[in-house]
Amino acid sequence: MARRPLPRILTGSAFSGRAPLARGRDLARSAADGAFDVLHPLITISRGLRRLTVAGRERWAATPKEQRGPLCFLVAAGGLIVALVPYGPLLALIAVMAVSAWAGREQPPEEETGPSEAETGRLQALYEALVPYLSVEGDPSPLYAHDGDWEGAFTEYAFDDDGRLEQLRLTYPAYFTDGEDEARLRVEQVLHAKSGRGREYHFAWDEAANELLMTVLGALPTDIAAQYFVTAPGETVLGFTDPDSVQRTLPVVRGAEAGDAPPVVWRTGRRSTEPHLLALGQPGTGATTLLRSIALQALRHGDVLVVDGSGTGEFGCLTGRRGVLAVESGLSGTLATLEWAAHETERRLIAANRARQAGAPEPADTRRPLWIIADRLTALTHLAAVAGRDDPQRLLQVPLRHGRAAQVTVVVADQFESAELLSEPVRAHTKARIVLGPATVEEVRAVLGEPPHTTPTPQVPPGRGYARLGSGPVLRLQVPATPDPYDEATGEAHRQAVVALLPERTVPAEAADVHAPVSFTKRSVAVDVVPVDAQE
Ligand SMILES: Nc1ncnc2c1ncn2[C@@H]1O[C@H](COP(=O)(O)OP(=O)(O)OP(=O)(O)O)[C@@H](O)[C@H]1O
Repeated sequence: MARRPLPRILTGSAFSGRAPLARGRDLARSAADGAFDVLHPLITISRGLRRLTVAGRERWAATPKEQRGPLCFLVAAGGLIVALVPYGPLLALIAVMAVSAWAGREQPPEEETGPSEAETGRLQALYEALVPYLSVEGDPSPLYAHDGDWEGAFTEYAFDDDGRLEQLRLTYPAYFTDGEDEARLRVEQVLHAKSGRGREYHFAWDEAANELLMTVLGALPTDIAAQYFVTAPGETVLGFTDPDSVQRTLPVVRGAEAGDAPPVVWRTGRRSTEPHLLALGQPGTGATTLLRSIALQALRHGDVLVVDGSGTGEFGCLTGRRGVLAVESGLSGTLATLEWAAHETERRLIAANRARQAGAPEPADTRRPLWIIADRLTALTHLAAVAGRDDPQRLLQVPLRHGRAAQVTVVVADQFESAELLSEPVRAHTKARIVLGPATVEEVRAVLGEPPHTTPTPQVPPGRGYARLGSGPVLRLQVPATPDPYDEATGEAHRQAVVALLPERTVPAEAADVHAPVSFTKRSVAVDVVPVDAQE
């Protein structure tokens, strides 16, 4: 007999054995979801309240005992004010709820970060390379060991998009001689070599914490051209440096845009501790450009004498301009000019001395800054030696020794290979120093008295170098582009920038001659020649 099928309703899933269970679970889940939605704000607020309480407790624990009384008083006063203000308690409650809701909001879980396999390999290789320099035999628990773990030594690191190390903070054992330049230099060289050459690195040694922070430095701006820098009298902008190295910025025009840049400012005059400057570098690295930039700034408040030992006429644009006393390139003219400058320095000292003794203010002509700007003076020293004439550097002695009190500033620029021809007074009295162009650590140290805290790179743009004022830090430097406006290779924008800074002509252009002192001749007639020794 054929079996009759059961009615459909009795065979449906609703009446199968598991159906009530599943439905019950669904109901429970949707009830829980509903309850969570309803209670969510409450949960958030209570979580926020808990966080605020914990933060409050920590704050209280961190507050010094003597400050707890005033803090209690402040809180009580606040509570009283809230209680007295109309609707105060209600508003306070709403505020507490709002703050708790904000503090209790769910924060997205922090993304898992860590070095990739390649980056870990690099860090491990760096660690291994440092082992010989940062460990000693007999250390029972060396921080740096050949089978050691870099994670214990490198506390911070960052890689750029190309997987190259950008920043590294490492700790080193307390016995490492971090006070010795040689020891530091060895570690810096290893880090430089292993992190990728061709980039410039900055090393900050924290001797107190036994930590070294290595950072990759960006290029200094090369698009700042000669322009009017907003500085006080007695201040000269040598160039621009890293923002972290100086505390000041100057408004500058970069290309077509206005902005701010951190300058290296050199102070000259009576209160200066480094009243004279020496710049050294390889040929073609921008020494003449630096001197031109200094001369243009000096002419705003003073008079300038230029000695162009290379004789290439690169200061021709200054000839015949107001304040330019002479632009000399021949030996005879230079000797005459520097002799006058020495006498002028003496005259100023004597005049100022007499005025002081008479209780009168110093005459104005002793206070006007006088600048002696000498490019490649050693070339003339060599010529003088060959011709059996006086060394022009000897005549710089008086301005160098007494220039500070007489408002006379000497700026000398030369090349590394002629550096041994520089006289002792020039070396001794030029405390502001600049190195231009590619230079080894030893060369930088020889000129500045301290190695740079950055790794010099073999390729640098013209005008790039290091500056050190007295015993200050060694700063990276980029001199503003100040080319010779009469040079055909000079771009129009730069030419116009320099021409705009030139003082007006005092001599018609065709009459101006590089070899003829201009107002210097007039002044020299009036000079009262009394040797410095006569004052004493
Ligand atoms: N700060 C700078 N910005 C841009 N270009 C520069 C800068 N300094 C120098 N230059 C360029 O580099 C070249 C050489 O500059 P400069 O003549 O000043 O160097 P130098 O060291 O005096 O060379 P030399 O020993 O041959 O006289 C020039 O073409 C100049 O325009």
